Amino acid sequence: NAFQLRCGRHLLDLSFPRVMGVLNVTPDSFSDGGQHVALDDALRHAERMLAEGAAIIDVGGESTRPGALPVSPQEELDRVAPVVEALVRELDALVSVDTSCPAVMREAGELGAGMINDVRALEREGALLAAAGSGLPVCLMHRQGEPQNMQQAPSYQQPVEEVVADYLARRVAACEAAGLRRNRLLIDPGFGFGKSVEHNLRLLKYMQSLQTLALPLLVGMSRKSMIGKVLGRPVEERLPGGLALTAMAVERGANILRVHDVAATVDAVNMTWAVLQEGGEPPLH
Ligand SMILES: Nc1nc2[nH]c(S[C@@H](C(=O)O)c3ccccc3)nc2c(=O)[nH]1
Repeated sequence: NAFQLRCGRHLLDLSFPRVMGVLNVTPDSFSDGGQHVALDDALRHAERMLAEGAAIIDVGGESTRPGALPVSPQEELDRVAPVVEALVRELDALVSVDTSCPAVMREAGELGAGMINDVRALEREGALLAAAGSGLPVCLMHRQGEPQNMQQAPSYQQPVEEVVADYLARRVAACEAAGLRRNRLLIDPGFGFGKSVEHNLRLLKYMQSLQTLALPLLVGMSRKSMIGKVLGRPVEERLPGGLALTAMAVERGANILRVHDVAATVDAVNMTWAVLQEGGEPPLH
């Protein structure tokens, strides 16, 4: 698929898989005096991920923790804005902002971010219009329930891949109706969000079914509990399992892999791509 995404001043060529590096901005580190140390650490971490081959830096993600209490828009802005500005100014990075908050989405474009990554698929009041107004591409992710309850008893009638595809198709239609064109949309099955381990495994096994939507596919399985529960590994020992999932996701059409371990993932993507292309120059370096 020859997807090309206009991400602010960056053009993202998706003719081969890209790696998105996860940069967690812990809330407390930017409000108290520790601002500069933590910001400097974040910059260095992002710089390393870019050097290792990440095409995108995803900022946020903390506010999506299951059981997480909602943060105020101002608090989320205070946490995210300094990092996005610094990443753009210092590293000219393609920054994806992980947010469900309309105010943050509006600001994201102004801060120089290149993409909005919404784990709530723009369902929040005002999010659709804010995202449309930002001019940025938006990743729509499937999630069942809210963080406070999504892992209690996830249940799906039809096979989960049909539920996910139907939901994402409806969200895409809602975006188009609001003037957010398809060429600015990405979809994501939302591994781990309101899904049992079996749901997650089945979703990856049949993930190629999402290609019927003909949209760039972003997947995030890095260090997630689906690896922990199958292999019995703690979060810091989930890289081998994650690389196996990366290879399978690339084989099933994933365009963007959202991961914590960029260098290792770049090798897994390049190796998988070499097989699928029957050789040729590895695309990522
Ligand atoms: N598009 C997209 N955005 C994402 N943000 C996240 S946060 C997640 C994590 O484990 O990173 C997480 C879950 C629970 C607590 C902390 C962090 N996961 C995805 C994903 O799978 N897709």
